[in-house]
Amino acid sequence: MKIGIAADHGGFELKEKLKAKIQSLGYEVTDFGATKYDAADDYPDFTVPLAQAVAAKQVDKGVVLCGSGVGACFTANKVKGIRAALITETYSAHQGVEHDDMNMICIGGRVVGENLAWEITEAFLKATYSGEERHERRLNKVKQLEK
Ligand SMILES: O=C(CO)[C@H](O)[C@H](O)[C@H](O)COP(=O)(O)O
Repeated sequence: MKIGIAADHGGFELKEKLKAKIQSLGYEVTDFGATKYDAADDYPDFTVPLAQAVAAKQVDKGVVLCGSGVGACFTANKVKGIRAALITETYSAHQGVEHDDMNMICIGGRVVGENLAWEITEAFLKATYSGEERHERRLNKVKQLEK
């Protein structure tokens, strides 16, 4: 499975740690930046290319970080085909995929510690969409909004 990851300065340090852990599980990781810590960088510059790659299925899932995760989350959701959520615990990290086919998670690098961030990321990566009829029905109603 191919995973994309991105962060601004607010999530840069945690991105580097998560990237190494994701790679250690055998996933192929594409890093959409930032490539270095720069306190003047802007989260849309990294979030949008990652979200576009997820929407185009160039990568299977995306993990994006900023300081709170908020800006990255609403930015990602403006890209058609993205179902991103700000995640702070593991239940939503897997149920969001199993029920809602969530294809990106957003994490606050200034909010969530490294260990929890990794548990969240691992739960997200290992989860699969169930495709059950009630979830398909609901998702189709959401997808209508993109037309
Ligand atoms: O948290 C964020 C957006 O929701 C981002 O990390 C922002 O860039 C954050 O506002 C950064 O704040 P800073 O004072 O510019 O470091």
